[in-house]
Amino acid sequence: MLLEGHQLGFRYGREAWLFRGMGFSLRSGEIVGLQGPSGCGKSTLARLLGGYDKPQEGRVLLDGKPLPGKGCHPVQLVLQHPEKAINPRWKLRRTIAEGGEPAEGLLEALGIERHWLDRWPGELSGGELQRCCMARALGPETRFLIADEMTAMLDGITQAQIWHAVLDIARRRELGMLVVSHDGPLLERLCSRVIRFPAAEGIVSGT
Ligand SMILES: Nc1ncnc2c1ncn2[C@@H]1O[C@H](COP(=O)(O)OP(=O)(O)OP(=O)(O)O)[C@@H](O)[C@H]1O
Repeated sequence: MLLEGHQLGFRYGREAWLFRGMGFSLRSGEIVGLQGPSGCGKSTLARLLGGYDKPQEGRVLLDGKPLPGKGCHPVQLVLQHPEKAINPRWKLRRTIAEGGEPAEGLLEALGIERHWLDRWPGELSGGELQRCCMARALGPETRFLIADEMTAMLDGITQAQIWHAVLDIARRRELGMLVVSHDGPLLERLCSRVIRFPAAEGIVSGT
C-alpha cells in the first residue's frame, strides 16, 4: 500500500502557512523518520496523514483514494502524551478494543499485563498507558503507524523495549511507519530514510 500527500498546504485559521506544495510518500514495510525544529508543523502533518485534520490545499491518498471516513482507520497515530489520547472514564479494556480485537500475542509483545485491562487510566503509569495506546493503534485494520514523539516521555530501557516490540510487529505485518522525533540518533537507528522538515523546496519526500 502507499500513503501519499500531494501538494499539501495547511495553516491554522489566518496564521501563516505552515507548509504549501508539500509532497509525501510512505510505502508498506517502510520506516521513515521526520525531524525538524519545534513548531515547524511535524505534528500537523501527522494529523493530516492520519485524517484527523483536512489540508486546505492538496490531498492525502491511500492507494490513490481518499482516506476512509468511517470504520477503524488504516492510518493510526500514537502521540507523546497517552493521557490526552484516551477517555479517562473508560477502563483500558474498552480503550484497547476501540482499535478492534487485538491480535493473538499483541498485548504480551507490548508488555501489557492482563490485570491493567480492568483499571482506569488514572491507575496506570504513563509508560503503561502508552503501551495500551499502542495496542489500540495496532488493531487488525492498521496499515500505517505514525509515532509522534511516542517514547519521548519514557526512560531509556522502556523506550528500547517498546521500540523492539513495535518494530518486530511492524516488520511481521509489513506496516509502514512514520517516526516523528527530535532524537536524531533514534531516527538514524530505526529508519531507512529521514525527512528533514521543512525542506527548502517544499517537497519533503518523493518516491
Ligand atoms: N490548534 C492549533 N491552533 C492554532 N495553532 C496551532 C494549533 N496547533 C498547532 N498550532 C501551531 O502550529 C505550529 C506547528 O505546530 P506543530 O505541533 O505541528 O509543530 P511540531 O513541529 O510538531 O512542533 P514540536 O516539535 O514542538 O512538537 C506551531 O506554531 C503551533 O503553535
